[in-house]
This record gives sequence, C-alpha cells and structure tokens, in this order.
Amino acid sequence: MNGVVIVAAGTGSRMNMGINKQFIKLEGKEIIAYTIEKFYNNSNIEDIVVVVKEDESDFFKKEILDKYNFKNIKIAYGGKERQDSVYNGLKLLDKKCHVVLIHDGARPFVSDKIIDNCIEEAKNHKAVVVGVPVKDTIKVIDKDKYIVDTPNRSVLWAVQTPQTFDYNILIDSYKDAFKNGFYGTDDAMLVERIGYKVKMVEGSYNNIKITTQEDLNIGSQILSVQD
Ligand SMILES: Nc1ccn([C@@H]2O[C@H](COP(=O)(O)OP(=O)(O)OP(=O)(O)O)[C@@H](O)[C@H]2O)c(=O)n1
Ligand SMILES: C[C@](O)(CO)[C@H](O)COP(=O)(O)O
Repeated sequence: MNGVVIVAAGTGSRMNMGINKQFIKLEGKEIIAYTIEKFYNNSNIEDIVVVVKEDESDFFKKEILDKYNFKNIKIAYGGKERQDSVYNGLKLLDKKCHVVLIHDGARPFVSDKIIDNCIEEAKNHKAVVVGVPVKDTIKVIDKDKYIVDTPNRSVLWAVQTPQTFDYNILIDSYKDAFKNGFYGTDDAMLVERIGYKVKMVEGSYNNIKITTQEDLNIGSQILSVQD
C-alpha cells in the first residue's frame, strides 16, 4: 500500500501575507486544494494524511475538505519545525503503507508522472527524491558574504518533494534524528545520515515550492500551461 503525508502546517513567514500561504488562492482555488487533488486523484495513492496547524484544522475541514468533497483524508497536527510535522503525519498513516511519499503542501504543481515515477523507483531503491539540475552557478559564502567556494555545478541538483521511502527506513531515520537532536531541511537528510543511499530522480522545473510573493505569479503561469 502507498501513502502520502502532505505537510501544510507552516507559517508562511517568507510569503508575509498574514495567512498560511497554503490557503492563498491561485486562479480561484487554494494552493493546498491543488496539492491534495493531485494525490487524491492518483490511483496509486491509497492513504492520505494532511498535517495542518491545530488552530487551522476547523477552517481546513470546512473550507478545503468539505468544499472540494475530499473524502477519507486524515488530519494530523503540525509541530514546531517541518520535521516535527512530518513525524506527526507518519504516525497517522495506515500501518499497511510500505511506501511513503512526503510532500510539501506548498508544491501544488506535482504531476501524476512524478508521483508514479517516485513509487516505481522506490520499489528498487527504497529511498528516492525528485530534483532538477541547478541552472545557476552556486557559491558558498562566509559570514561577511565573501565567496569561499564554488562547487562543481555538474553534480548539483535542487531537491524537491515528493521524497519517497520504505516506511521502516523512514521511521528509523526519524526516530534516530530525534534521539540525537538532529534537524534537517529535507527528509532525505535524515535517511542519508544513518547510512542509506538515496536515489535522485528527475522532477520538473514546474514543481516549485510557493515560498515568496513572486511565486504566486509564477504559479499562475504554470497553471495556465498545465490546464
Ligand atoms: N512547522 C512546519 C513548517 C513547515 N511545514 C510545511 O512544510 C512545507 C515547506 O515549508 P516552507 O515552504 O518553509 O513553509 P513555511 O514554513 O510555511 O514557510 P516559511 O519558512 O517562509 O515560514 C510547507 O508546505 C509547510 O506548510 C509544516 O508542515 N510544519
Ligand atoms: C523539503 C524541501 O521542499 C526540499 O526542497 C525543502 O527543503 C523545504 O524547506 P523549507 O525551508 O521548509 O521550505
């Protein structure tokens, strides 16, 4: 069985619009509704947990789940960091889920092709992330913003979600990270740190994370070519 945890319990501080960015509408529909729809309509996904802030859960139920008639979606409450939110979601997944996808609620342009590819690749590799080769040259800077290194671009990829794992590997990685007080910026970091190999598969440059206000315009443009 394949399950997904969609995390939507952030604050959207970089969006700075006074509401959780996931509830902002793009062309009349909330960002989180686009995201849920992609997994809800995918025949390979059999269990969905959405992680929301406890004080936004009534709004989420009424304005998203009821309004768009999404059935059988479980709700978990978010934690302080993304990693805490993911863990709370994992605990609610059906125990029969052997393959788990973790996805940002703020990435509404994920496609069926990406979801199906992640599930297929996870059968062989057990730990799979999607990403894209970086287009810009990346610099490492010091605290005074002087460049200290220029990594070889040909080995740099920008990682996205879904990040897809064998359930047992993921849960062990999460438990070990919490036990050692480790916080990462994506799920794969936790799996990498206890020694598993994680496979990169090609995502899409359209699979952006809506993070700042500029992304809303880009998002509307992506929607116009996707529909
Ligand atoms: N405590 C948190 C923090 C983040 N997220 C989710 O993780 C995803 C990626 O995080 P990010 O884009 O950083 O969202 P925010 O934390 O909301 O944004 P910001 O960092 O600008 O405050 C988002 O879908 C966000 O809702 C979450 O569920 N719980
Ligand atoms: C998981 C992620 O989307 C991969 O790019 C990203 O690391 C989340 O980071 P954020 O700071 O929580 O947006």
